Amino acid sequence: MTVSALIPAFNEEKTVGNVVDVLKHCERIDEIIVINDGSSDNTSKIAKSHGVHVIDLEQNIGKGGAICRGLQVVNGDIILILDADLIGLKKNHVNDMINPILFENVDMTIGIFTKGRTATDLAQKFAPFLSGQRAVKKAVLDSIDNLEISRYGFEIALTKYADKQGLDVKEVYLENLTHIMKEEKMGLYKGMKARVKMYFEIIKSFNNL
Ligand SMILES: O=c1ccn([C@@H]2O[C@H](COP(=O)(O)OP(=O)(O)O)[C@@H](O)[C@H]2O)c(=O)[nH]1
Ligand SMILES: O=C(O)[C@@H](COP(=O)(O)O)O[C@H]1O[C@H](CO)[C@@H](O)[C@H](O)[C@H]1O
Repeated sequence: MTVSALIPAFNEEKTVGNVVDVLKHCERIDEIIVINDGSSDNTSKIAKSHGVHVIDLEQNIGKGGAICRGLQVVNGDIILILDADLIGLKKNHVNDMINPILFENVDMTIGIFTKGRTATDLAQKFAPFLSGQRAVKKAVLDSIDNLEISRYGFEIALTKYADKQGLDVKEVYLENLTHIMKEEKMGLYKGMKARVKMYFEIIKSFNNL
């Protein structure tokens, strides 16, 4: 089975290069695609300078839509989805996420931050189903409707589908890994506004299933 990594990225110029570099050194990753979701910063330029395939979307369509654009061109049987704003990503995190699918026939893994930063660890301890770090069989993604309009509801759609279908899902702990929170990226006011919007998208996705 081959593995493709998809990295949706909206204004992530500070971190996308490092995420891509770690993936480039992972033997089991066959393909890396960054989907630049209408960024206004140098996300695309930086990802390209790190030598990976970049899909440039002219307009921002949201995380779920960006991932679906990547899925249209992807070659792998297993899709690893990682956020572009991860801090502390290591090869072992990547292997820990994909090995259960490669060797234990698990359908999906969910990566949970632990022993990283208290704020981001806690968020994932209480809501692991929101985590954006996933490895999943491509066939599973192909079976879910409306992912392209899910925006931040992508993970909920995936988790609910897996639940309904009784798929084999494994949570994997990712030590010393964290991400940049919205309030840190955008400032307190804009970050909180973006967070509220995200929660609405999550609730919408939850209700649609
Ligand atoms: O419209 C969007 C919003 C987010 N993202 C990407 O989706 C991932 C998760 O988003 P974010 O970091 O905002 O989520 P948070 O972890 O803050 O909830 C990141 O790689 C973003 O760049 C995207 O591609 N399009
Ligand atoms: O963990 C969470 O509560 C949210 C918000 O994270 P932050 O408060 O910005 O660290 O982040 C996740 O949720 C989104 C929706 O499921 C995902 O798209 C993100 O990738 C994920 O980090």
